Amino acid sequence: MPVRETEREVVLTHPTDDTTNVHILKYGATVYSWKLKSEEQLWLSTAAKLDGSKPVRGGIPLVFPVFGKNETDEYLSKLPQHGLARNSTWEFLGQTKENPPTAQFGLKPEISNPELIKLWPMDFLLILTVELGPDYLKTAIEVENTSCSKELKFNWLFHTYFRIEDIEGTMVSNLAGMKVYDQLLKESYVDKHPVVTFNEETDVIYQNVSPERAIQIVDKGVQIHTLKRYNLPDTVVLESVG
Ligand SMILES: O=P(O)(O)OC[C@H]1O[C@@H](O)[C@H](O)[C@@H](O)[C@@H]1O
Repeated sequence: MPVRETEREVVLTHPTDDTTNVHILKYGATVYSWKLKSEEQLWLSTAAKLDGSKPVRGGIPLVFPVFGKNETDEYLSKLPQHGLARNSTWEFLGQTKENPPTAQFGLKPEISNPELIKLWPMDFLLILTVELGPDYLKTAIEVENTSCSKELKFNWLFHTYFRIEDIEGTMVSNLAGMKVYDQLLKESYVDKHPVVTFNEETDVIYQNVSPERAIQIVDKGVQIHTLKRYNLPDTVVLESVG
């Protein structure tokens, strides 16, 4: 069965290989596990909670309508870090394709976290699509402003945490020469390094990375992921442990 729904989650399994699957928690529509031939690809903190008591630490948290904390906008500034999508229970809209198995989830104000939507009273519709390929995972978001009169200001981010056993031998390539904002140093510079390595705590945003640049994650000389993006110009590189 390629798509299985339980009260808590939706599981997509690839029809040609049942060791390739993805688990999506309805809370936050958070992809918290993606296995390729039984190998887990995503990091999940040992302290992660999957019971809806707090946003999942790990997997692919969905960041909307604000990335980090907003200090200036009248409404966005009232929301907690990374907004309200990851703290709301999404509706499972169903399976849209058999192969590759594809499922959709929706979020609108009526079902959003009641405490948080009070702080950001906007009209919107989010449709998340998750497609499980035999050797890839594709996630896509549609954001619709359902108000006839109000502007909708928002950030969107797939805050993906990849699983890496030993970060010391890991590099991220194809970001050389890009403008970067360092969230820890609170400063901008052009990254002159040929590759990104992880010798110290890292939390940076590469700005306006063209969609033609496929970003690669190389682990001990082996290319383990190629990231392709469409209409998502900024790329966050951060290291997380624990
Ligand atoms: O701890 P949170 O709210 O899940 O956020 C995870 C990380 O998100 C990043 O985008 C922030 O720059 C980090 O500072 C933060 O640690």
